[in-house]
Amino acid sequence: MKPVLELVNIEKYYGGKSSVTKAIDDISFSVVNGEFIGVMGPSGSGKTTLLNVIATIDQVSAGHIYIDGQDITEMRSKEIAAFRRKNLGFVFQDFNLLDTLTIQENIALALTINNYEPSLINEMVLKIAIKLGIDELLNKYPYEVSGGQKQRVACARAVVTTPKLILADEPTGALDSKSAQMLLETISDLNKTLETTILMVTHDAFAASYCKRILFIKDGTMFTEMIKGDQTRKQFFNQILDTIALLGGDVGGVR
Ligand SMILES: Nc1ncnc2c1ncn2[C@@H]1O[C@H](COP(=O)(O)OP(=O)(O)OP(=O)(O)O)[C@@H](O)[C@H]1O
Repeated sequence: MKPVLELVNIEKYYGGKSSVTKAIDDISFSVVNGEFIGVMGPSGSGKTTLLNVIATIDQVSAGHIYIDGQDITEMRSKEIAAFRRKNLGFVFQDFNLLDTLTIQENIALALTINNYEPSLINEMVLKIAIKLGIDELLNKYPYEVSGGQKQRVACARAVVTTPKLILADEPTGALDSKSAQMLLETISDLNKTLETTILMVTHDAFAASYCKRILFIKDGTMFTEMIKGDQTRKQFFNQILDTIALLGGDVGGVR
């Protein structure tokens, strides 16, 4: 199967001649369509850097990143903005919803920017809102809904354009455990029913246990890879905890 995302020998350095930090040191991996992949690692291991270079927010120092076969490391900044809008969806810890727009308008934002027909926008937004159980909230504003509901709105906004790849950065970080579980079930369901490809960075073994595969990074390099396979979520969770212990136990956020 053709990979949706392919990283080839990625390196990323920060700083100048006198002090260089190697945040990513030769990482390669592929993600195929419909995967739900987690990235874990201790603080400072390079997770955010990795997500940022895939998200086209930051540039690699060496190596290539292909999204749906296109090399994003070779694109000009103008091309990148359009590419990002068309192919990537984002779910961040702090939701990034606009307070002056209704929930409907927040979900519709990318469609509006891409000049979709208003009637088609309404139809697409309603469809995904029903799927995520937030259709009753469409006329409310972000400050009128709960944290868990906001995060489901953020998910709806990320998937409404049917992006090739969804990037999630600690999506459960700001949620209580019940809302976190609901969100993870939502994300997992989107992955299964819409075959959305998701890459999620998380500190949390519980969140990671919803993934089908997890990459552990340490000091900017690939430490190990774990595949859920036929294990139950609980078994996978225990396996993740064992790997965290092997890594020195400082991945954190363990429930
Ligand atoms: N803008 C920057 N300038 C210089 N060094 C940086 C910069 N951003 C990150 N680093 C360094 O790169 C390394 C990887 O950082 P990164 O933020 O990717 O780690 P992380 O795994 O996301 O950590 P955390 O879990 O604490 O968020 C660290 O040593 C960090 O100090």
